Amino acid sequence: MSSESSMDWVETRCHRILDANLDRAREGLRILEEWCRFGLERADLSATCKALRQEVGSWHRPEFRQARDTTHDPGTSLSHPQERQRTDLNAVLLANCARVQEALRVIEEYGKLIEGDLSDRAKAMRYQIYVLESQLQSRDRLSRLRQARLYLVTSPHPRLLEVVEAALSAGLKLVQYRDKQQEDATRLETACRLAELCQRYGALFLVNDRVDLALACGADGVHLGQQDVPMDVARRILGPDRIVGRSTTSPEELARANAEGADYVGVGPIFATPTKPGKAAAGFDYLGYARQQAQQPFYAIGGIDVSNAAAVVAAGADRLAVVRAIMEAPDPKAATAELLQML
Ligand SMILES: Cc1ncc(COP(=O)(O)OP(=O)(O)O)c(N)n1
Ligand SMILES: Cc1ncsc1CCOP(=O)(O)O
Ligand SMILES: [Mg+2]
Repeated sequence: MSSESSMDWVETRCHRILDANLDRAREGLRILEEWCRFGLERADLSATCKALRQEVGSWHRPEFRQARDTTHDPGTSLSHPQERQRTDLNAVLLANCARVQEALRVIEEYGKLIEGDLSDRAKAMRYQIYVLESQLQSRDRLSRLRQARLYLVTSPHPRLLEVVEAALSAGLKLVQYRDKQQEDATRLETACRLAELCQRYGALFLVNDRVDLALACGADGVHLGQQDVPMDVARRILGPDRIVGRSTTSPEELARANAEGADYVGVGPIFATPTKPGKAAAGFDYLGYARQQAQQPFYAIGGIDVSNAAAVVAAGADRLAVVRAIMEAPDPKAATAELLQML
């Protein structure tokens, strides 16, 4: 092969790579766009995807298409088993963000050999996709939060993961890891294992009190009480896309949580409870007030179990948070199923 024809050969191969990856990026963007448009009904996000998709389209050159050789492409028949197994919406969104990012990275690298400007534009767009991904994750977390009617707050338990898994297998979608006693190293290890478990079941996972542990284990958010770090500090640490919940016991605390923009609030204790000794019950009066005034989803908490859940619902709660009702139930899966059914 002469040196010139060898250069042509490399160039044609690069064109082929660019052709495939420009198509891949556009396809991924179209998939994200459809969810923004028809799922989230977010005209702004949908317009962002469309503009990105059209920009990628404008990078495509006739010589890239001419280099296409599908019949000899050994990759067309390969498909990873995971591609056939995207079990939930979030998996589809994450997979397609990753697909676009990967394609842009390939365009960035091979584009350097063909045209520096193409490479720079692909790089800039890759950062825009990270922002889009984080916006989609945030929307996804909030919509999953809205769907979660039952909230398990854990207590220390010798078979903690087993109990939580039993509850998840009954359909639980929201878990908070609460342990005031353990050393940090153990707490972090447990938090990481719970985070992984919840992710496997498509459930949201939050950490009680500790923003640092929430960040370290990749939790979906944190639950803050009145004595914990201020909400804006938690948001600064965790970023805008994580869930931050706040405990409230009175109209004043609820007003503050509203003003701070809490993603959800705990309302209670509805009944006095040994899980929170020394904390007076806020009762049904405050529950009724929260029903009128809360600007976000609220979870009634404190002394709630299958025997009184119906009364709490009748008093205005449509979401419940429990500790002992599941953690100390003889059959946590059955208890979870029963509570879920009442909601
Ligand atoms: C859902 C939910 N609501 C309230 C609380 C209580 O939080 P806090 O007042 O910070 O008390 P501790 O749980 O830290 O003892 C909660 N954890 N979850
Ligand atoms: C953490 C917390 N915050 C208000 S009440 C409560 C504990 C609820 O525990 P239980 O469901 O066992 O009564
Ligand atoms: Mg707390």
